[in-house]
Amino acid sequence: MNDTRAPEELRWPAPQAPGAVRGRVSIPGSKSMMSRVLVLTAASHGASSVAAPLLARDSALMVAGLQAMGIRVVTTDDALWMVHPRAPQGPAAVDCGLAGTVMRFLPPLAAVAHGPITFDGDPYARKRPMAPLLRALTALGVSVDAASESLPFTIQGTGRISGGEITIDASSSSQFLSGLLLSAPRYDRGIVLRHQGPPVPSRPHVRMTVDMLRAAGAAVDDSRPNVWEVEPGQLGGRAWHVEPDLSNAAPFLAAALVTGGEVTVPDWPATTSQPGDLLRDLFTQLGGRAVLSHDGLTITGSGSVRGIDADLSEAGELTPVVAAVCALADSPSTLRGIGHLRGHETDRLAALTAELNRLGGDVTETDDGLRIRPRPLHGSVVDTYDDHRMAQAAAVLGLAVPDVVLSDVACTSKTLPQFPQLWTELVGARP
Ligand SMILES: O=C(O)C1=C[C@@H](OP(=O)(O)O)[C@@H](O)[C@H](O)C1
Ligand SMILES: C=C(OP(=O)(O)O)C(=O)O
Repeated sequence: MNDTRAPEELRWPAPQAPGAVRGRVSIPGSKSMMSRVLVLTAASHGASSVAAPLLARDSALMVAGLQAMGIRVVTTDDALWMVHPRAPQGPAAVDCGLAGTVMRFLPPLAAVAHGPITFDGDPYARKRPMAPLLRALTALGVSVDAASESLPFTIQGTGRISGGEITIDASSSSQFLSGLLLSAPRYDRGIVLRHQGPPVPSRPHVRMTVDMLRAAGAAVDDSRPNVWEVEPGQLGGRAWHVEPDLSNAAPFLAAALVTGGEVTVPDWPATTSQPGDLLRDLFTQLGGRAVLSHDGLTITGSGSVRGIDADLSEAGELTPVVAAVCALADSPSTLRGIGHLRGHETDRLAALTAELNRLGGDVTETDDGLRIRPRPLHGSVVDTYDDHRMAQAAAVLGLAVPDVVLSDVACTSKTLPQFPQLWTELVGARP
């Protein structure tokens, strides 16, 4: 992001918990649902409404990208957005920021536009994996101009693509699958999308894509392992309601865990495809108690945290906060199945290792994850790498470790601009 303030001005001292953290925090809308809603409504044939929309950098970038392609998105009412679809059109320029969903979900839609659509993003966005998607679009007959197989690139759409059968390796990001599936109803023959390679991470996110496509009226067959089939057809407009972002609930619930307190997140859905729902199980394994009721999800900490051995491949985005909790546990932890985090907002395995060790921790990177051996930690400036979840992880550490200062907290605006305010309100200031 383009913040011109000096590094010292961006710093944010993380509040230390004055005692057990207790309270309720309402979490705004899910980034993942929001991104899908916007792409599906843009690809529909009638107007749609979006209740409880996420107001954050990633959703603003998605809206701006769609608007650049000629789709009308009315955002004047913060509680209810309207999307009026139109056939996407170039020429247009799309700024992806650092948003994986924008850079992976919009090019497959741009493929059915008339005219060139250029994609670029933040400097680090150019390092995030794109090759499987760009190769897939090329194999589907789309003209893609790219100097390397990453941002920036231009899709030269001719107004339609035939679609059909395609095989990709989605082991570096599930978003390649989701992106192609979301726009596939617009392809003349739909899509038969096969994954071949090491396991696809973030499977709940692919299920979310399938569930939401079906909710929008698409015919999707996901009955064969690693094959997804979407029939061509018109999606109707409809009323959407965005669930709270359960992954963004992680630091708040973790506050209960690491301070022996109790935190409730209201409106936790009874059933959901969000991977953040796995927090109930993870935080129980870590020594907390999880109760899901009509009141929401309540996590109660016992005062001590147990280390875990966990495969986080289904919910890699929870890793930074879970790693922070593990660093405060009373026994070692191993987090596995998350090699693909090297392609997230930053190389999260390297970043977590460097920052936890900077605080005095003992963390090593493995091929596919982290080994965390808790040690007494001390304060320091923690680099947040423009990564909202690194900032959340550092805030959790700051509850228990004096003098933790985030290099920047504004990066939380990617998915939760209210983070600093909600955090301070929940945990209270240092006494
Ligand atoms: O489809 C989505 O909304 C997402 C999928 C996941 O991506 P990866 O499969 O690249 O981990 C996840 O980490 C990201 O935060 C959101
Ligand atoms: C990996 C993440 O984001 P993105 O959608 O940019 O991939 C994330 O939010 O943890």
